[in-house]
Order: sequence, then C-alpha cells, then structure tokens
Amino acid sequence: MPLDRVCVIGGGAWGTALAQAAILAGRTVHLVVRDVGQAEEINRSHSNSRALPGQELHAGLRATTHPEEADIVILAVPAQATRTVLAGMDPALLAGKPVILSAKGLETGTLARQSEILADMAPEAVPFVLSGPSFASDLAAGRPTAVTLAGDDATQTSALAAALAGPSFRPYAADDRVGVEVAGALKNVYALACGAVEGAGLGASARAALIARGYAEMARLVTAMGGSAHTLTGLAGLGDLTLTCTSVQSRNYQFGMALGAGRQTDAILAGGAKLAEGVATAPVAAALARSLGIDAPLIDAVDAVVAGRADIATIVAGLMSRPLKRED
Ligand SMILES: NC(=O)C1=CN([C@@H]2O[C@H](COP(=O)(O)OP(=O)(O)OC[C@H]3O[C@@H](n4cnc5c(N)ncnc54)[C@H](O)[C@@H]3O)[C@@H](O)[C@H]2O)C=CC1
Ligand SMILES: O=C(CO)COP(=O)(O)O
Repeated sequence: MPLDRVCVIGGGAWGTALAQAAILAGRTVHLVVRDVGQAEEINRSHSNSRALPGQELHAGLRATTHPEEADIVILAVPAQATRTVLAGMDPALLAGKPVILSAKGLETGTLARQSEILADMAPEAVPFVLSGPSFASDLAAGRPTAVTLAGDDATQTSALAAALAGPSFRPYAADDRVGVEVAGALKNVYALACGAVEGAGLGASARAALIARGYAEMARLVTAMGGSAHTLTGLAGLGDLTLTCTSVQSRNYQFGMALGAGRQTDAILAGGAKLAEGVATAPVAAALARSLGIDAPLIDAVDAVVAGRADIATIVAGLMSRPLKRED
C-alpha cells in the first residue's frame, strides 16, 4: 500500500502541526483549510499566523481549500465538526484509505467516538486514531513529541507509524482504538477540572489527587466501553493526562482556570476562549457513564460546573464528603 501522499484536513493548530510533521517525515502533503486567504498565506509566506503564530512552516507544505486524492487522510478539525467535514467529502477520497482521526472529543447528541463517526459517514475508510501528549506548537517547532497511533491491523498501523515518524515525531503503534480515543477525549475533561483547581487556589495536592482519581475513573469507563486499562499506562492516557492536567499552555486547563476563578462558561466563550474540547465532551462523557452504569463523580462534577449547575465550593464539599472507600 503506497503511503506517500498525505491530506491533512483542518487548518488549525493541530492540523498545521501534523502537516509539518508529515512533510518532515518525507511525505508529500497538502493541508486543507476553510479560508482562501489562509491557504494563500501558507503558500506565500510559509506561515499560518492564525493557528501557529511565529512558526515557520516547511516550504514544501501546500495549502488548498479542497481535499485531493491522497494515500493517507488525517482529520484534524474539532471533534464536533468531524461529521460535517466527512459529510462534505467525496466518498472516493476516503474509501479504502487509512483515515487518521486526531480530534479529542466525544460527539454531542450521539455520544459517538471519532471512529464511530467515521464508520457512519465513510464505512469503507480504514480507521486509525492518533492521540498523546502533544502541543501543536511543540510538534510544529520540531521539539520531541511521542504519540500513540492505534489501528485494527498491526502491520498496517506500524507501516503508517513509520510513514509519519520523523526526527522529532515518534508515533507508537497500538491496537486499542477505543482506549486511545476515550483517553484522548476524557483527559480534556480532567484538564478542565485541574485548571479549575488552580483557578480556585485549591493547591497542587488537590490537583495531583484529581489526576490520580481521574485516571481510575477513566479506566472504569474505558474498560466498560471495551477498551483496555493497560492503554492508559501509555502516551494517550498517563502521557496526555500529565501534560494537559499540569500545563497552563493547555487550552482546556486555561478554560478550567477561568471556571475556577468563578466565571461562567457562556462568559468565557463570549470572551473569545480558544477551543477547549472538554467543554462539549463533559456532558457527553457524563451521559455515557450514566448509560453504562459507571460511577464517574469527577466527570459529573465538571459537567455540573461547565453547565453552571454548581459552583466549585459546593462541588469540592460534595466530593470530599462522599463515603470513604477502598482505593480500587
Ligand atoms: N492544538 C493542540 O495542541 C492539539 C489539538 N488536538 C486536537 O485537534 C483538534 C483540533 O484542534 P486545533 O487544531 O488545536 O484547534 P484550532 O481551534 O486551532 O483549529 C480548529 C480548525 O478547525 C477548523 N474548523 C472548525 N470547524 C470546521 C468545520 N466545520 N469544517 C472545517 N473546518 C473546521 C477551523 O477553521 C480551524 O482551522 C481538537 O480535537 C484538539 O483536541 C490534538 C492534539 C494537540
Ligand atoms: O491535546 C493536547 C495536548 O496533547 C492539547 O491540549 P489543549 O487542547 O487543552 O490545549
């Protein structure tokens, strides 16, 4: 199977960074953006000032506004836009092709994972999921970045990882698509919580406790959905939780800090907040946990704060007064 030509869809920070990584891996890459002016800027000045200000892009990276035939398709639009983007694509560009889903979120309404959306919209595409600790600005700048790339066929997944690997980008092949996808979506919810802990001045001990109990909660949900708890020991689980739950560079963490400072979701969004996928994913994850009969007090707490149903002080008091239990 040829794996040279790569089509990256999504001209935001992550799509641009993945396009840069793919070209540094030796691939021929076109980046699909929505805005003609943005495509012109990338092609003319080798920069995408809106998405990655100050980052010089590889001169060989070509931007277009329409996807073209490629051997590998990478989707890097927000999780809630994936279905619309797939609906607008020529099915022939997806049929039989490896399609790498890189958004971290669960779909509002359907509760679907990204690869379930792909299965609905392009059943003949071959799904892969990419997730892990990776700020777009790090990857685009060539700072060392490692992620998990999960797919159903081990040989194909390793070939794809090799096609995208470069001097500073290291995808590890894996087979647990469900675990990788759910971990990627849920870490954003815990990042909101950890940011809120910081915003509310609750201390680093509370934040570390939240990460550990979030990890345990994540494992319950992942296994109930058919994924493996072992996956969470890797880059998509522990790796991304560590990054996003401790770094003010994370947009989810930043959003959480604003919530922790007492601001309401609508006001934060109206103030032009950057994309924080956990905001849409929190209620979906809460609904999923309920439907599976999984106890998920932290996801419920984030959902309640994001929806404005409870303030941080009430949430913390509630969590701390839960009946004592064994650490299982
Ligand atoms: N920025 C980062 O460091 C990382 C982001 N991700 C994930 O990648 C996904 C995208 O995030 P970013 O690129 O950072 O966001 P972004 O906000 O920088 O860019 C989103 C891009 O998607 C485009 N878009 C939005 N709706 C669209 C639609 N309906 N049709 C076509 N294009 C549409 C926007 O025009 C924009 O270019 C998210 O799920 C995020 O969690 C994953 C790893 C790292
Ligand atoms: O997923 C990410 C890093 O792995 C990016 O996190 P944020 O979307 O919170 O900035």
